Amino acid sequence: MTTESDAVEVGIIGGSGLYDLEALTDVREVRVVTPYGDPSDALVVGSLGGIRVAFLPRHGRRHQIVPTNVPARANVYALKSLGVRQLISVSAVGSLREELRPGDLVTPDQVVDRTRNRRETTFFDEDIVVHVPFGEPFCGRLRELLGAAARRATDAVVHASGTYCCMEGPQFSTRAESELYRSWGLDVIGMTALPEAKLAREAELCYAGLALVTDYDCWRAETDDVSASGVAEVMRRNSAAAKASLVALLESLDPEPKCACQNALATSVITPLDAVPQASRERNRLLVGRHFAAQGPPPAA
Ligand SMILES: CSC[C@H]1O[C@H](OP(=O)(O)O)[C@H](O)[C@@H]1O
Ligand SMILES: Nc1ncnc2[nH]cnc12
Repeated sequence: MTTESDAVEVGIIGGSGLYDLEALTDVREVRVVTPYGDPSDALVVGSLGGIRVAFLPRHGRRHQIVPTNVPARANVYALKSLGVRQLISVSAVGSLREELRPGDLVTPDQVVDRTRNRRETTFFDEDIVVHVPFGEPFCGRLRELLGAAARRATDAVVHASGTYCCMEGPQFSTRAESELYRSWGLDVIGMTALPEAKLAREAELCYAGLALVTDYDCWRAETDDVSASGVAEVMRRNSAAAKASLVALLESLDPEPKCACQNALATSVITPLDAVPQASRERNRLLVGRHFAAQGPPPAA
C-alpha cells in the first residue's frame, strides 16, 4: 500500500545504455504486480532533488527484452500505481538528418507509428472504450523543461523538437526504408516510443522523451551503418549527459503539474458507467475510477 509520504512523483524509463540511475539516494527496489503482467524489471525507487523518483530499465537491467516484447502496459501501470504523474523516457535513436549528429540530444514532439507486431497499445481493450487525444503525443511543458535542463547540464547540442519514427525491429532498417523515412521528413528512428507514449496518455501522465542520437542509421555514405555495438559504445560515452539532464530536470520540476495530460480521460471515455460490468470497473479503477466517480453511481438494476 502506497502512503501519501512515499508516493512517487516522477518516473524515468531508461532505454539502451541506461540501466540505472546512481544519483538516486535512499533507494529501495519494488516489485509491482499489475493486471497487465510483470514490468520489465523491479522498479528502483529513490530520491533526487527532494523528489521521489521511480526508475525502470525498459529492456530489463541486463537488456534481455526485445522492443516488441517490452511490457509497456505493465511498465506504465506499475509507475502509475506508485503515484507517478510525470514520466521521462530515455532512448537511443538513429539520426535521419545530417544536422542531428551522434552525441546530440533531441526532445521529440511528434511520433510516426511504423510498428506492426503484437504490441498491446491500449489499457482499454475490454468492456470500456476510450479514445484519447494524441495530436500532441508528448507533453509540451515537460518537453520544454527537459530540453532546458539538458542545455543547462550538458555541453551537448539539444534539439527542441523532432519527429520520432517508431519502427518494429529488432532488425535495423533497410537503406530504402531509411531513405523513405527521410523523404517523409522524419528526424530520428527508434523502436520503443510506441506504445509507451499512447499508454502514458491513457494513464494521464505527462510524458516526454530524451532521445540520444547514437548513429546515422544506414543512409549516410560517409559513416558506417548502425550496429548494436556501435549504439552501445556511443551510449557508454553519452549516458552521463542523459543522467545530468535528468538530475537538472528534477531540480526544476513542479511536482503538481496542471497540464491537460493530467486529465486526458475526462473527454475520452465513451462507454457509460452502467454498461461496464463490476469486474471491469474494479480492474480499471486506477486509471478511470475518478472519471466514473464523476458520473455518479450507476442506476440500480
Ligand atoms: C541497441 S540498438 C537498438 C535499440 O536501441 C533503442 O532502444 P531504446 O529505445 O530502449 O533506447 C532502440 O529502440 C532499440 O530497442
Ligand atoms: N538506427 C536505429 N534504428 C532503430 N533504433 C535505433 N536505436 C538507435 N539507433 C537506431
